[in-house]
Amino acid sequence: MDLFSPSADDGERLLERPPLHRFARLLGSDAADAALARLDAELDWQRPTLRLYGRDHPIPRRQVWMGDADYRYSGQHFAPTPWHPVALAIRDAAVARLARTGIETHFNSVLLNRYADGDERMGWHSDDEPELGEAPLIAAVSLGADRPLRFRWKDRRAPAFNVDQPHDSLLLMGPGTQADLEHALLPRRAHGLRISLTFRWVRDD
Ligand SMILES: O=C(O)CCC(=O)C(=O)O
Ligand SMILES: [Fe+2]
Repeated sequence: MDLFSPSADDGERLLERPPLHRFARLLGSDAADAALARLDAELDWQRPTLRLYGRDHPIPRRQVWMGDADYRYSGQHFAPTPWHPVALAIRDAAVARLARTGIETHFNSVLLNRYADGDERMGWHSDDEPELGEAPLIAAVSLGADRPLRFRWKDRRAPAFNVDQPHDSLLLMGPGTQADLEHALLPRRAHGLRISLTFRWVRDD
């Protein structure tokens, strides 16, 4: 069976190849509001510093690494925070929603990003670290302010484009997305709190 064959709950196919799909109403609006409030209040949000060209730069957002697998960041090893029940419930909802579309997924880790306002952001990157494997599949769940994720092709074969990420939506970045494209969360004027959860499978060997 084609991994991405359409079905009744196929979400919105934004791109065929590599596959980019968006699903609305993952949790339902009350549950999504409650999840945003709890993650905001209950996690130990960190602002790590990155060393670039000999200078220290605090990242322009806060984040938490969570899950079962150690991860590397800026050349260092970190142990993740154990699963928070809300993050686990969101993971299970995402896996179930994708399964209904015929997409089997497994996630042992999540990077949670917290953007306090429109100034907070994430620069251009691909999630292509070797421990994510050859063709990683990443599920990104958005809570709070709707901020677009901007994509650009590495070989500039086509123009860059935005993907809106409404409250309580799920964006599936399928195999090839990290190889062919970069993405960024650019600064925006006048925007409230947003938390994203990017679920991954991290090899831990
Ligand atoms: O917050 C977002 O929508 C982007 C997050 C992201 O790109 C990441 O966690 O790697
Ligand atoms: Fe990313």
